Amino acid sequence: MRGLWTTERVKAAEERVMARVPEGALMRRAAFGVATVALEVLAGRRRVGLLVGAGNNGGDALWAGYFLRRRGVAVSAVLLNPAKAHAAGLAAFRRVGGRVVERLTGVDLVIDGIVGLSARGPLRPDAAEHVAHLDAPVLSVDLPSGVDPDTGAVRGPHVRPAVTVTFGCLKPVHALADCGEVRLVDIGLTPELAGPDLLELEVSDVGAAWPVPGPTDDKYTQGVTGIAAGSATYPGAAVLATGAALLATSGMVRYAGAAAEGVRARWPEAICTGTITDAGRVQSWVVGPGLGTGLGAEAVLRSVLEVGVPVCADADAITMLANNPDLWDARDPDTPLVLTPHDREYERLAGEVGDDRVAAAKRAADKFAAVVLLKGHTTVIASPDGRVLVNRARSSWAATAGSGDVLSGLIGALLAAGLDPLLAAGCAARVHVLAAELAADGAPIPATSLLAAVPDAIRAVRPLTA
Ligand SMILES: NC(=O)C1=CN([C@@H]2O[C@H](COP(=O)(O)OP(=O)(O)OC[C@H]3O[C@@H](n4cnc5c(N)ncnc54)[C@H](OP(=O)(O)O)[C@@H]3O)[C@@H](O)[C@H]2O)[C@@H](O)CC1
Ligand SMILES: Nc1ncnc2c1ncn2[C@@H]1O[C@H](COP(=O)(O)OP(=O)(O)O)[C@@H](O)[C@H]1O
Ligand SMILES: [K+]
Repeated sequence: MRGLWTTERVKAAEERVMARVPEGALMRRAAFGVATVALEVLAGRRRVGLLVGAGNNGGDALWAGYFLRRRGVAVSAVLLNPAKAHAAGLAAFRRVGGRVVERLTGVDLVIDGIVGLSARGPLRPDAAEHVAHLDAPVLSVDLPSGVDPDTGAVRGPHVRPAVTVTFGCLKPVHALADCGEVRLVDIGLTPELAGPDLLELEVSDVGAAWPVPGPTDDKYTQGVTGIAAGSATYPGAAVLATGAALLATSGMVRYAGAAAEGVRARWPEAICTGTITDAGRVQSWVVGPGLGTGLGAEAVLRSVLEVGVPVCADADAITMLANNPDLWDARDPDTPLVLTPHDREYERLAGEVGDDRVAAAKRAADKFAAVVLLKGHTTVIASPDGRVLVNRARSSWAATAGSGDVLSGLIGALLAAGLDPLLAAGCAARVHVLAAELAADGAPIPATSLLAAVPDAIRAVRPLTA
């Protein structure tokens, strides 16, 4: 798992490290790391431009310029606020022949030292003007200027780097926004950092957690997933969610609802019944996709919540919980619940998402004592115990009708297998993203193709030896 620390925590840790190292040492270490990566990106080319802002981020850029000059690179710098440019960095840069210019032209690489951890809001007009006219790849120092360091929010002009070089530890922006390739330089911060604020699952974490049958397993021991989804008019959601649960684990899947005919026709291995009461025992329920929001659907949701097994409530189930808060009473709050809203569903449940998606997911997790998976290009998953996972897609091919139904089926199967609900949601989200990428391979796909790529996505995350 990769940890990410908020700016407040990073700044506090930096202060403690700074108190015991010579003045400027931390910045020079950071800047040396920037220069090393810049030389790699330059691959023999020799002209670098710096965009230098008013703080230490600009100081890093100037010191990186100093190290690059000493390696024979031609370096010019635009000072966005000359009076506030980092004095020691600027003096060192000038000492080795660095040039201060009005505009960057004819460079092979731009180093973005406009603003770092103290950034607020998008780029200001003067900085935005310089950035708009760049025609070389950009290396951002610490983070892309104009992007919020803690929320990843982009609300106007910002830098789009090919690579970001950050220091000490990763910050939320590195998982929540496009930073290009992210490189981490050790500046001795780790001993000063306690547990991270956010976590990102790595492929190996997902592979290690994904349930696979052992020699003593049978169809029941791996968990039976119940699917309460779809309707006679909308059988598709039921077919997709059931399929996802079937492909996620080797456990059994029971479908209960009005789309039984359609589900049976597509998935003969699913045990299909017309109603929840006839469904038999399950270890988890997925409820909501394509279910509708009428009285019948409410009764289904209430029954599912009353069973006392982990539930993944998606789509129409979320709308019903928002419209009729009495439904919450059906649930024993100790029984795990995973809610999977997209932004509009979230709004119905808990108000506006806003710029800070992590805070929004945490708010709802607290309010409902549930794991809340807030969907989107960046999916944020918050647990009521305070843990937060983030999962950023590398493409947007999953933004297609029905792909959420696949996600809820995956989560349901992992819940039935007994995974910790946060991990179940995180692993499912990761495999979902991967399945979308594998299926799309550069062209649009329907959700059925995403579903069909689930086995390949699971193969891709599992350890080769297992
Ligand atoms: N601490 C350490 O030990 C180490 C820190 N390190 C480095 O320091 C960086 C943090 O430096 P920092 O705190 O000096 O502030 P920084 O991000 O450069 O901002 C400066 C000023 O920019 C302005 N500004 C704000 N928003 C803006 C916007 N949207 N668009 C344009 N301008 C904007 C605002 O000034 P204003 O113009 O409002 O006076 C703000 O005060 C950190 O990211 C890392 O690179 C490394 O060397 C490792 C050791
Ligand atoms: N821009 C995007 N990039 C990547 N994934 C996305 C994007 N937008 C949505 N998704 C993902 O696609 C799925 C859409 O789910 P949802 O909105 O419930 O659709 P549906 O109800 O049609 O199934 C979610 O897993 C979500 O995270
Ligand atoms: K920057």
